[in-house]
Amino acid sequence: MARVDLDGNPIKPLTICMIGAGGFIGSHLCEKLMSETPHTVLALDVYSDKIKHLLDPADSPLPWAGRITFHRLNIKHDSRLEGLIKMADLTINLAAICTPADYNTRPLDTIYSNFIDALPVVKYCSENNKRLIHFSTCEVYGKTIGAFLPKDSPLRKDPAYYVLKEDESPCIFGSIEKQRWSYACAKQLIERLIFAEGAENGLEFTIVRPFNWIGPRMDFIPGIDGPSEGVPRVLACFSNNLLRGEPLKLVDGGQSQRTFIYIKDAIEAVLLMIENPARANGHIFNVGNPNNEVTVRQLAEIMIQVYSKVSGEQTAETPTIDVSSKEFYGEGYDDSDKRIPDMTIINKQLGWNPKTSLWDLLESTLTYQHRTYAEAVKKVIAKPLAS
Ligand SMILES: NC(=O)c1ccc[n+]([C@@H]2O[C@H](COP(=O)([O-])OP(=O)(O)OC[C@H]3O[C@@H](n4cnc5c(N)ncnc54)[C@H](O)[C@@H]3O)[C@@H](O)[C@H]2O)c1
Ligand SMILES: O=c1ccn([C@@H]2O[C@H](COP(=O)(O)OP(=O)(O)O[C@H]3OC[C@](O)(CO)[C@H]3O)[C@@H](O)[C@H]2O)c(=O)[nH]1
Repeated sequence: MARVDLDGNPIKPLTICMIGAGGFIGSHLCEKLMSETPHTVLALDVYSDKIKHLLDPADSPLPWAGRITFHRLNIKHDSRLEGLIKMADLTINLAAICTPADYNTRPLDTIYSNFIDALPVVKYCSENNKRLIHFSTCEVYGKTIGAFLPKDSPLRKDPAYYVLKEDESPCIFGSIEKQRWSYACAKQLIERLIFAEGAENGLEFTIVRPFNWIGPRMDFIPGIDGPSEGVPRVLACFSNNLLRGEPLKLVDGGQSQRTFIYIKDAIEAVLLMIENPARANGHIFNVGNPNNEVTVRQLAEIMIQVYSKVSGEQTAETPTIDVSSKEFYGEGYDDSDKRIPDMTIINKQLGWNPKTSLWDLLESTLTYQHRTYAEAVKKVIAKPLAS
């Protein structure tokens, strides 16, 4: 049965240059493209661990063999980049430093990674008339307008003061010494550059603003498949604490709110953008799940319950502890208070909506985390401290 797009037109096989394909989102996108579409992927990244199951035909060739090739390269300085973009019909750029612990501690690397290093990708796409899907972040909205109202103002409950809409909401960051915002500001400027390339030079672009996508293979477990002193994003931080039977650390009491979406729901939206260029070009899309809003404290409480169910282990004596952001992240940290995506544009253009509840996505993700890491963590804990 020939695959058709949302307007009933046959979908032609594409060659996709995917930069950052070895990451969390990239690995799920490669899985989807290989298992459900005829498209070819040029997978560019410095690492391939998370996609090696798609690459190495152990003994018998995989059904998609030949449709995905890995190119180990750093886009900061690699002459192969332009040639790979020219070979493809579409470039998807996922490459970034995107873990908040780095934004205030490695601000220069963060700004270079999210703005400077993306410049040649945009240039090569524009000069060669190639379509670009660029991954930005929900963090470009920064804080809500409501965050500046008095704490007890009833207007804080008015959606006009907190719903984040691609073509209306401002970008509100903290002051310069709050270097946490180095990332969001770099992402905002690359968005503005891409938008200007579209306006002035006709670049066909789509910008994606992910709202906390979570699932298997997100980041790393410190001391197991990442540096012991590394600080990943909250899913991996809390998973690490649960695996080790430690209290989950709630930064500044865990009062910030987030909406979390299952990676598999989000990948459906990206595939619609890839295969419906007429509906996606020229648009910025929020991709999130407004029905899954929790405070970080509530996230911790749910993850503790789900992990106990999945692992069969008792909940720790002290399940959570409050820590200051200064202690946990260091100087210059600041935070987004609330992230509710407006869904009007993605509903209208692509007819897409998320499906998976927070409990269900955490159950499948923590099942993966426990199956993948529990044994290794037990060994590390059991090892006598180096004398
Ligand atoms: N996961 C989310 O919830 C989320 C939310 C908002 C924005 N995003 C954005 O989506 C994109 C992908 O995020 P992710 O969660 O998959 O992160 P990730 O860190 O798992 O993936 C990023 C990948 O890019 C690669 N990369 C970075 N710099 C590179 C370079 N110079 N050359 C080659 N490869 C390089 C890394 O090796 C990594 O594999 C990022 O742009 C991020 O800002 C993700
Ligand atoms: O052990 C922990 C770790 C984190 N927190 C708090 O959880 C909130 C979420 O933190 P995190 O997952 O690190 O990331 P953010 O949501 O703040 O930002 C990300 O969202 C999108 C993206 O662009 C890419 O993924 C990135 O910037 C936060 O409030 C932490 O303080 C905690 O309490 N305990």
